[in-house]
Parts: sequence; structure tokens; C-alpha cells
Amino acid sequence: MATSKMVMASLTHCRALTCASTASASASFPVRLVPQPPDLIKWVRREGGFVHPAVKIAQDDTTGLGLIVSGEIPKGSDLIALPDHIPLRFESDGGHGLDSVLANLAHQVPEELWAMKLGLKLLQERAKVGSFWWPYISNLPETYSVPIFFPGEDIKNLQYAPLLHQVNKRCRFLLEFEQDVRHALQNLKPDDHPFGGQNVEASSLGWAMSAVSSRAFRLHGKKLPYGSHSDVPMILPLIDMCNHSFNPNSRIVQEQDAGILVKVVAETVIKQNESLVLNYGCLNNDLFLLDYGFVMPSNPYDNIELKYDSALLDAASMAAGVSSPNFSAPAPWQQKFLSQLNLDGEAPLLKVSLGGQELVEGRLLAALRVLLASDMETVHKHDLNTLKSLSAEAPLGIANEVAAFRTVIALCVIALGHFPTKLMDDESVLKEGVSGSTELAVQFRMQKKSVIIDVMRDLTRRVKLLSSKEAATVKF
Ligand SMILES: C[S@@+](CC[C@H](N)C(=O)[O-])C[C@H]1O[C@@H](n2cnc3c(N)ncnc32)[C@H](O)[C@@H]1O
Repeated sequence: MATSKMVMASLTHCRALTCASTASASASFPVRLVPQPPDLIKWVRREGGFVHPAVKIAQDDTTGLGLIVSGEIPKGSDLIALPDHIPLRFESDGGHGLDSVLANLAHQVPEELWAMKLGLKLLQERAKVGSFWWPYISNLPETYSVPIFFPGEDIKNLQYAPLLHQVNKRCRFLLEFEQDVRHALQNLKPDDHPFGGQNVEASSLGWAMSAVSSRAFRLHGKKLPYGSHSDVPMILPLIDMCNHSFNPNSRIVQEQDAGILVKVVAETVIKQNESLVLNYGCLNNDLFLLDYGFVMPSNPYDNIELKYDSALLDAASMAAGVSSPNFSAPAPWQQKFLSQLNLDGEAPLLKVSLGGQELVEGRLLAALRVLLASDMETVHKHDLNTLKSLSAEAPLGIANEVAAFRTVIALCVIALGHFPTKLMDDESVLKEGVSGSTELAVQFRMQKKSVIIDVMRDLTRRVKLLSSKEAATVKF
């Protein structure tokens, strides 16, 4: 999507909602909204927040700005504490004028794109001269390296249909929402206009959605009946300067103390010059790229998505040398299992995954085991959870397990074949020195291929182990 048009504000009582092209900024050194923004640490302290004296903002080569410590900090120390009025959240009483315009617009945002709701509030504050949050907003990156801002060629370079689908969905939403916003802003009185009289283009909406998706945290909101809490997405100024690691040295703690809403606490001893890192979540690379604009190398949560397709499974099984697979013509008792696994029936969920923590999604593994079994009695001896579990060793016998694993290995070969480039080609592209978005797209598809190769390696090892066990049993 060409979301890089400049929108120049013609009014002086508002700040321009411009969005620069991603091509103008490298992924690792995002330019901030203003050239020399105010000191965020001083602002947080002035507003009654706490920042540990050793915590500083610093530039990192690969992650943009981050927080580092200038001296060792003991485990358990408070690093940052924010009073209740500093976080930015979408609060609307659904009342009149300005509030009701934003509330109505937010209402049109699908739940999965929740970041756009808070993004509307962020845009409103960005447009407002004298906004309380301006010292924070002026420190935000001018562009984001998320794929909605990739040139079309680099969206194609991702080479992975499920992500392409998500990117297209987001681009389509932004273009349609641009029209909805335009419609809602028509004929508004200046005082009721949430963006100071400015029109809001898809590029600005995309900027705001990406700012939120890459920086907001979900905190507990109001207490619900039965003691649970609603989740409220909030932007936490300064805390959102922490970069991500799956081995974090810091942790967010929600506070009940008077005045303080949220703290960051040292999870380990933090050595001098170490960066403060939080765990953004156990996410796959699709979500890291879509929401945060980066790819985690060797991500243990990365996976690939496949469609459960009986003809494809027959082909994979035959390619794996499994005799007469019958995925396309299951017996009625097998079909019953497929329905229980929600792979058949009225509204089946046909998306299954390989890789990640499960290696083979339990529903797919159970389906393979059951459909490759000929003996109904043996299958019925096991509950569904055992059949779905990879750690339940060969519940339907070694031959059945080997056939199931070989079928998955063949599926992996087919999935790898769908990528137009080989890993070696990808490596050469990266060596050429390409743009930030091409680099991200290529890194993304390389990681997907690595996931597939890792699944194949793991299952091949298991097949060897099972085959040697079977050989040993035969000898006895
Ligand atoms: C919450 S912000 C952290 C502050 C940010 N680095 C900045 O310059 O404002 C999240 C963004 O930081 C970058 N980032 C965080 N962790 C990263 C990591 N492990 N690898 C690469 N980029 C990372 C990504 O651009 C991400 O969207």
C-alpha cells in the first residue's frame, strides 16, 4: 500500500499528522517526530514518576532507541514507576461532541485491530497543540518498519501466504477506515473536530496503529464480576523504550499503591551498560513483524500455518511411502474423530501449524495417527489428549507413528517447495546490501524455512529412534 503521502496541515492551531516514507529512514535508526525532542526521563520525573538514576536512553544498532543502565542494579530494584496520569489510554464516556466522534469511530474498528482504537486517541493528542503527552509523542518514531508500509515488491518478498493475507487485510481496513473517518469528520464544528480540523489519511492511521501495536501493553483494567479483570491496552511512556528479549532482565508490575499505576522492576541483577529488556510475549514472527516491525532470529515460538487438506495429506503420505493412505476417504469412525478435532463437520477449523513449542499441532498429529490406523479398537483405547500429544510415545504402535511422522516430513518438503527461493538465494540477497524492508522480508521467509527444516530434522530423528526400537524388538 502506498501509505507514504505527505499531508500538510493548512491550519496553525493544530500539529500536522504527517507520515514520512519508510524508505527515508533505516529500520535501526528511526527518526523521531521532531529532531530534538524533550528529555523523556526528565518529563517522567517532573510528572511525579520515578526513574532509577542509572537508567539512560541510548541508541542501539539493531533495535533503535533503548534503555541502558550506567551502573549495576540489584535484582528486585524499581527501575521506572509511572503515576496514573502518565499512561495514554482510550477513555471515552461516549458523551458528546469530540468524545462521541472518537467513540463512534473506535466502534467501527474490529476487535483484532484494537491498536487502531488507541491509535485514534494518539492521533488526537498528536494533533493537539499543548497536549499533555506532547513531550512523549514528539519522541515517537516518525515511521515504522511494519509490512503495511512495505513497497509492494517487499510484501511479495515475504513469500508466505498467511502473512500476505494479514498485511492485505490491514491495508484494506486502513483504506476503508480512511473513508469512514473522512465521512465522520465532515461538517463538524471546529470545537468538535478531534484532529484540530485536519483530514486524516490512511498513512496517518497506519502510523498511529503501528505506534500503538509496537508500544502498548495490556494492563488490568476494572475488576469484573467473579474477580477477573478486563484488559486495557495502554501506552506506557518511557517503559515503552524497553526492547524485547525472550530472556528479559526486567518485568512490568501493576501497582495498587496510591498514585503509582505501573512499575518496571529488575528481574535479575542488571550489569553496567546492559540494556533493559522486557518480554513482549511468546509470539511467532508473523506477529513480531506485523505489530512490531522486526523478526526474531531462531524464535522458538515461530511456526508455519498449513491448511488441513485431505488430498494434500494423501499426496504427502504416498510420497512418504505410506501404503494406501485414506485421508480422502476416512471410515465413519475416523470421521467422528476428525469432527471431535474440529477438522470436519459444520464449521471446521482447518488451519493447523507446524513448529513452535508443539512441533506438530496436536489436532494434526491426532488426525494423522487416527487416519493411518486400521484398527478401531486400538484407537479407542486412548483418549483424545493422548492422541494429540507428541510426548505420548507411539500410542498406536511404532509403524503407525513412523507413518504419521513420515507424512509430516513429506508435508514439510511440499511446504518448502512453495517458496520461490532457496535459503542460499536468500543469503545472497542479504549480502547484496538491500533496503530495510527487503532485508526484513527476506529474514522473515528465511526464518519460516528454518522452522520447516527444524521440524523435518526433529521428526527424522524420532523416526530413526523408533525404527531402531522396532528393530531391537524384532530381534528379541
Ligand atoms: C516498545 S518499542 C521499543 C523502543 C524502540 N526501540 C524505539 O526506538 O523507540 C518497540 C520497537 O523497538 C524495536 N525492537 C524492540 N525489540 C527488538 C528486538 N529484539 N529486535 C529488533 N527490534 C526490536 C522494534 O522496532 C519495535 O517495534
